Amino acid sequence: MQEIRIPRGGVPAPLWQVMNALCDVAVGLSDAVGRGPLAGQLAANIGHNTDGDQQKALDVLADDAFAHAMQGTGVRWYASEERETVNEIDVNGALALAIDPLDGSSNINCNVSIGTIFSIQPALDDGTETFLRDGSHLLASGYFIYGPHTALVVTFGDGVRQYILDRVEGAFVETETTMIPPEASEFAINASNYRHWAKPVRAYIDDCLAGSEGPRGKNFNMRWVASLVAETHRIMCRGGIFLYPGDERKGYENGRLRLVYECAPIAFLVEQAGGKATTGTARVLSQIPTSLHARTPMVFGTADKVDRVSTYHDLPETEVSALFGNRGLFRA
Ligand SMILES: O=P(O)(O)OC[C@H]1O[C@](O)(COP(=O)(O)O)[C@@H](O)[C@@H]1O
Ligand SMILES: [Mg+2]
Ligand SMILES: [Mg+2]
Repeated sequence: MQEIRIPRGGVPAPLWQVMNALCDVAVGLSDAVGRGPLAGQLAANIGHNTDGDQQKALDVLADDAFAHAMQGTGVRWYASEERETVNEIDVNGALALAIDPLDGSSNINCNVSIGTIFSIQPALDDGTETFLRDGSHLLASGYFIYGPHTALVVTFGDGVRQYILDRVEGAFVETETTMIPPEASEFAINASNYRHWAKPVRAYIDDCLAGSEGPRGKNFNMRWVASLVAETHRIMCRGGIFLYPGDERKGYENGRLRLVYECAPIAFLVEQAGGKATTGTARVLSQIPTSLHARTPMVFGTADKVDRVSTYHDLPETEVSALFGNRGLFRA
């Protein structure tokens, strides 16, 4: 019998068991992450997943724990970053779980926040087909962040709820509702890829970097944690924008992030928090994955900032090629 890790109130009844099981595993992961090297070789490289990413011991441990915990929760299909194909957990289950069991694994060994991203939707008879649908089918999505405190941020389609893990009680306690602040001046992008980006992305970032002397007429700050969960949590708390665009590197035509178990869950959450999430030009939740591990460019955060990125994609070639000093259309 599993312990009660999350209050039933506020969680839709058909989802409570799966949410409780997710929280149960998250409590264990939070413990292990908190103990760091004392918990064993969590950051040890143990191979590669089917997407070619380096797998750490904690990636696999988390994946096994979540898959196991789904038994008896109403979940039929389990799709994970760490598994090539969809697994059937319970033929009678009505739900499907997509999960990035451990996000930000490159940060495990340096004590930087990492997390788990998930979404829940109704199960179809075919496992793969279930996940190859647009985001309108999602019943819930969210993330756990294993940071200085462990938090769960989740939507059931009616706004966003936040819970903090009380380590003494071993249970998640609901705190204030989170909405993305409308005003912010931080952007997050892996700037080491600047030379590979398309012109509209370069132009957008050039104008942020130009600060008060550029067309934006104000200064910005930059962040890059290399943990999608940590970037999302910061944006939930204090706004801003995150970009992982496609670029010219081989294999990065659609960026780095995976649509099914990273981008769609975050997009659902961000929209429910009053923000926006696009591919740069189109809504992420309208994208239909072409395969389980398909990638998509991703831009999300404060709504008007995300809208601004898409206007850069509409600018004529002469404007995006121009130095910021000449980019007349955006001068205030
Ligand atoms: O290597 P980069 O370009 O910094 O990419 C970092 C991105 O990759 C990810 O780590 C991918 O997630 P995984 O750790 O689950 O593979 C994101 O969390 C993060 O936003
Ligand atoms: Mg990830
Ligand atoms: Mg991962």
